[in-house]
Amino acid sequence: MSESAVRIRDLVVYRGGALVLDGIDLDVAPGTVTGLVGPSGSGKTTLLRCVVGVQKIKSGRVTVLGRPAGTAALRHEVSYLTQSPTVYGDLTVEENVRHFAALYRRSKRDAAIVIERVGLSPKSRQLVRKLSGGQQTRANLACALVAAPRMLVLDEPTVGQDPLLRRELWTHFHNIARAEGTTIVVSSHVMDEAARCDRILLMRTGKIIADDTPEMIRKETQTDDLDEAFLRLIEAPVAVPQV
Ligand SMILES: Nc1ncnc2c1ncn2[C@@H]1O[C@H](COP(=O)(O)OP(=O)(O)OP(=O)(O)O)[C@@H](O)[C@H]1O
Repeated sequence: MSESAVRIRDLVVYRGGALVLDGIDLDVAPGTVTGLVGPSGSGKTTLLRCVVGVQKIKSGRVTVLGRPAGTAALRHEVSYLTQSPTVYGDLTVEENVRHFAALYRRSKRDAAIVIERVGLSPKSRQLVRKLSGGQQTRANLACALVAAPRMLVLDEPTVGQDPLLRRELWTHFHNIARAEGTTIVVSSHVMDEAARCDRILLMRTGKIIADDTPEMIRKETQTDDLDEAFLRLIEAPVAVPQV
């Protein structure tokens, strides 16, 4: 078996004095698309932050592409799309993406390709601050994609996007996973997106309570409706250890 792209062991994180990740163990295979779902506040963003190496952890180990998460050597290998855009509002879409392209030694042509991919070619020369929220998210995504990293960590990348564009973006995520071996870990609140993942991790109060393919999650919860499947899993009683 090939080495895991992400390997997490007994990860514990506190934020603001509260336990937010409660002993997470996880292996993610290279070239796969893994979806992170769960109620608001269940710890999805915190887990993504740990993978990127920007989260202070209490204990445990997070290894990404064979190195400790956050090490300098990973800076060019891992792209992180946060929920709030990090693009420069006073630069155009094209200037922003070219800036990131230059940082990662990619060409202007690479920049143009990803701008097209996220459907922003018609807005390429527009200042980012004059774009809609959904368009700004796409500009941000273009900056993450242009790096052509080995690992993409995406926190709700399709918020505010229309269904057609969401479908195109998801097709693109799968294409780069398959063709380039990019490992993608993506959080989402949208169930039809979760259904497109190779594997789903369902979080509840800092723990992974389900970890399977969408098909198996449907089968085990005896419903074809993934929304309903997650509700059943989330509302299931928490097992209390026998003493
Ligand atoms: N900057 C912070 N300081 C203190 N606590 C925080 C901070 N950010 C998040 N938390 C807490 O950590 C917990 C997990 O938050 P996290 O953002 O990981 O959840 P999430 O599952 O990504 O939620 P959402 O779906 O709403 O984005 C929450 O209880 C939240 O209140």
